[in-house]
Amino acid sequence: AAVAGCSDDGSSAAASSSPPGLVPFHGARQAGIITDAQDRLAFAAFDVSPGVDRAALRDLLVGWTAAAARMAAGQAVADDEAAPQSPPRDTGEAIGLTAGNLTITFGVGPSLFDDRFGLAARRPAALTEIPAMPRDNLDPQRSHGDLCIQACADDPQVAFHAVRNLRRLAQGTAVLRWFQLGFGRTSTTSDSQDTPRNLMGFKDGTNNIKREDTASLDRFVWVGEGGDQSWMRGGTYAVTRRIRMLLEAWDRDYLLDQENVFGRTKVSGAPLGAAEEFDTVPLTARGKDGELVIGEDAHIRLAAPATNNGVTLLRRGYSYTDGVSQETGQLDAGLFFIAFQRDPRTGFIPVQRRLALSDALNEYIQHTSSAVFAIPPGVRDGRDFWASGLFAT
Ligand SMILES: C=CC1=C(C)c2cc3[nH]c(cc4nc(cc5[nH]c(cc1n2)c(C)c5CCC(=O)O)C(CCC(=O)O)=C4C)c(C)c3C=C
Ligand SMILES: [Fe+2]
Repeated sequence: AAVAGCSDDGSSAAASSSPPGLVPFHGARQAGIITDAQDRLAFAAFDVSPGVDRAALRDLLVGWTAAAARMAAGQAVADDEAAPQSPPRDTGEAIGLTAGNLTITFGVGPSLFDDRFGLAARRPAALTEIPAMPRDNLDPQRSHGDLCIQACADDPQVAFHAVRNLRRLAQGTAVLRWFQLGFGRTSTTSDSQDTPRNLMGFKDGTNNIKREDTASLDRFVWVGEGGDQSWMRGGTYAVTRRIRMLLEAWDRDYLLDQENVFGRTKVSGAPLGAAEEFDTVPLTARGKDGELVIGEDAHIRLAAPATNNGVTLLRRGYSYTDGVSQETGQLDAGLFFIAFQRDPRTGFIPVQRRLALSDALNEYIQHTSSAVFAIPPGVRDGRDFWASGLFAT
């Protein structure tokens, strides 16, 4: 199999010299953050098992990193032909498939910094649990976690294979806490990508930060020199929210109201009061009746940087469906929201607090899970491993 090249940020297979379908694994930043959003997601949170010590945790991360580098390069976790009397070390379902732009992104949750591993002094101030928000209906078993793996690929089997094999390697060291599949990107992370639609039928990702906008990435996404923990410099923080859409109710709502909920036109994606998708959002425009064209409670008003002290987030979420809710008989489907930011205390938390209080979208959604993870900088080369800086003496 081909070997992935190196890039500074793992941003785009197309933008680097790596072969088509391969996103470089090694680099200054982890891939899967500003990488062109792939079509599929497999996201897993793990808890480290009772009794596991710091050395065993470190060994897990060394083994995980080596396996992830191989899978991102389109290789099996191990060559199994050498040991026919042992269980295969690669589960096999990706044999013959291309890497499909697979990226595997690793993070650590706040709970890793309790008294189990002697890491308390290394917890960044920015890595705090997301406080309870109005209207939250969170399932604790689908929330939080010591470690996370985000696998994104254009082939669902490739993304699933990556998480499954890392889980297998964690046997005896860490257990799966929750697992979420996503089937359609709901964001755009580069100017070269078309804006996709979410399950409510609206273009999603229009005003996202794009990888070409390096100034905004440095300002809002990457942890810089000012971070309190040197091991996190060049990293970022991920907030995940499983947001169920009440699609049966949404599908009964009339078009004009749907458009007022977001503040955008459904088909074109243009802001209300503007003509084209990427036109400036006219937040102060008023109609002939003197009313704001984009209402006080419209989602894009309440989420806009202009109404959030200039702050914004890099969104990289996916649509999900988990069948039918046994409680209501209605679709369990929505948005698995993922946002990267340099500090959730100034990023997700204040923005979500505003949305939770007065967003018109609230009538049609429910947040059912929440997690936050520190996403360390990239793995430099074959001798380095995920979060190595955390263990440096
Ligand atoms: C806390 C942050 C956000 C949550 C949670 C959130 C949920 C959510 N969003 C949509 C659909 C759309 N969001 C759009 C824009 C948008 N959303 C956020 C933040 C959160 N969204 C931001 C920062 C922005 C950009 C605002 C701006 O600068 O204009 C849009 C419009 C298109 C776009 O710009 O992407 C849509 C559509 C859903 C369905 C949802 C929860 C289910
Ligand atoms: Fe949004």
